[in-house]
Amino acid sequence: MNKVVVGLSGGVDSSVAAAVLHHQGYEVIGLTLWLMKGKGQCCSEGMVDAGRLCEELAIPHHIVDSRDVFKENIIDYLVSGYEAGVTPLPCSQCNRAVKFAPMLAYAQQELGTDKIATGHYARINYDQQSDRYQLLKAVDPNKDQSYFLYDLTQELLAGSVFPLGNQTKEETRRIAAEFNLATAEKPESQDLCLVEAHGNMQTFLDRFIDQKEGDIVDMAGNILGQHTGIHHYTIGQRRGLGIAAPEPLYVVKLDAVMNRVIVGDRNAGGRLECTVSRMNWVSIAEPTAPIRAEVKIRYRSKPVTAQIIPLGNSRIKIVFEDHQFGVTPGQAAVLYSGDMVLGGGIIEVENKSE
Ligand SMILES: Nc1ncnc2c1ncn2[C@@H]1O[C@H](COP(=O)(O)OP(=O)(O)OP(=O)(O)O)[C@@H](O)[C@H]1O
Repeated sequence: MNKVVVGLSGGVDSSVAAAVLHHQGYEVIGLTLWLMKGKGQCCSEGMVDAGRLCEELAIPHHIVDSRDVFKENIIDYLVSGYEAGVTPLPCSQCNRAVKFAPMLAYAQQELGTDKIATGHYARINYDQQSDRYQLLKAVDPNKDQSYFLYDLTQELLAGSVFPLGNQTKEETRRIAAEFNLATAEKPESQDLCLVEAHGNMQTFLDRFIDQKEGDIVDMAGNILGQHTGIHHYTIGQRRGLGIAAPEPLYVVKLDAVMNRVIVGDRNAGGRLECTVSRMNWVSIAEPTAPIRAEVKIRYRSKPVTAQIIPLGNSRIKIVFEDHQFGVTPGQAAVLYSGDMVLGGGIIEVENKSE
């Protein structure tokens, strides 16, 4: 019988992924990574719900204490990023370094299989012509999570299965009810797991970063107000600046060196280009000449057409067709061609010389 290790967070998606594979006749083993303290999934609550599911399905359940890996790869990464004035995206990094790579290694070394499955909404296709695994969007556009998976390697794609990639969330809930799973009615997670576990990002970061107040200035350097610490702000933010101005003001830049938040009107934040580093070409070989692609600069942003210029050293320059707002250093820029994720990387802090 084919053996598969299913990553269980205690949520409805991974529960259904496990139940469906079990129903199809796979030998399913549940694996929960214990990631942090706090309430919610990836914490004790999630472990208990995942354990209950394994009891319902009568399958083994393994728990691996991954709190140190999570701290090194995610918490430290977030804290140092926010301190430096960028807004890091932890999820893609978490998927590669904390979840998929360690889960596949555990499956291979401890459980004698080289297949893992998760409840992610995305698809994987093996393309014979290029001899590569391709990462594709899920069929449900509202749930598609391919944006967070761009950093997976060929080896990780080869070892992974996404049983939910071809169905909608509604279908997942229907299947959960059909299988009578205790997690069927569990509410959708609304936010980053860290934020769900700790209330909000500010209170979470305040535990690690000293509050260093400073000036909020306009583009000409005039002081307009005071900020409570640059890690409380993100590019494109309009609310919560505490400045009365005739025009709405947006955060345009975070200057960690001068400890300043720079604000401007909507147009001041527009960018025609940006550079991206740590590129991972997930589905295709690294291009040697410029290509066109659709680019998402945030999970919920609409893809926009752009020219992609390879710069070498896992860096690219993205030249947008129109001004983009909310281009945020630290967030991921993910490149698509239709349904296929070509690759992605981290938006760099703006450098005027490029
Ligand atoms: N702590 C964990 N241990 C093992 N696998 C996990 C863990 N957290 C998440 N996963 C896997 O990654 C998938 C996507 O996780 P994500 O945090 O995006 O949750 P989700 O989309 O709300 O899914 P779910 O409803 O299963 O929680 C999960 O479906 C699960 O397979």
